[in-house]
Amino acid sequence: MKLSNYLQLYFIAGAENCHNNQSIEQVVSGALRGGATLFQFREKGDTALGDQEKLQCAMRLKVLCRAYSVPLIINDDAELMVACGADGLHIGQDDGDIAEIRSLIGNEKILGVSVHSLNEAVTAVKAGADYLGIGPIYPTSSKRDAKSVLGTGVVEQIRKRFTSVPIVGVGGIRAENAKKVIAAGADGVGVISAISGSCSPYTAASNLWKEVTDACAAYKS
Ligand SMILES: Cc1ncc(COP(=O)(O)OP(=O)(O)O)c(N)n1
Ligand SMILES: Cc1ncsc1CCOP(=O)(O)O
Ligand SMILES: [Mg+2]
Repeated sequence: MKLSNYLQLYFIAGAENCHNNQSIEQVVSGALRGGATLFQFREKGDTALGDQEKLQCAMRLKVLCRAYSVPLIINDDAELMVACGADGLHIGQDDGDIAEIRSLIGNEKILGVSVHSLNEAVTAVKAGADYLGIGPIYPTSSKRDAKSVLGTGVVEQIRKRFTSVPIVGVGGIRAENAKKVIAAGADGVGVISAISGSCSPYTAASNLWKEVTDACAAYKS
């Protein structure tokens, strides 16, 4: 499958995003069953696991993802990505030099880069990004240091400049607004709380999956 297809329903989570007495494994398992096409392990915040526990957790999540043929992406931590044998890494503008990180991880691994403007997108693509994460598109409470809300205009701008670079919109996306993000030119949506905050991650992911696949059928050739 093409990377742009894997971006359709991109679930992002760590232990801090799990509620209702559900473990990260239960939440991810529900999301995968409901149709998540890519998973990013983003272990952050005051309750973040230590290095050893984080590695063990990543290995368990990798087994889950493999069972659904869904690639596993690790947020920020190239060492963890290598140690757990994940499929790729996601980095932001403050996570290091993109070209250096690309050469460190090699061309076999997927490299995603967060961007907030056309300029950042041009730099990221030149430096070797495989896909771009654009956001926050809408207000979010899942990222404390999120930049200001972009709306879908930046997605349109970047899509116009790069007709085939895989793009995912992220931040405040739910079943109700996912279609607009795809209509603007994204290949998919990245979500945390719309799935992890639900008492049924399975149902939440299924609803999102339906919206996203309908939108892809309507807006993408
Ligand atoms: C798919 C996707 N897009 C954007 C981000 C945000 O990355 P970053 O700006 O590095 O912030 P943190 O997630 O590290 O807090 C992402 N993780 N995934
Ligand atoms: C990781 C990330 N990057 C930009 S906004 C965001 C958080 C998205 O979380 P939610 O889907 O709960 O708004
Ligand atoms: Mg980061």
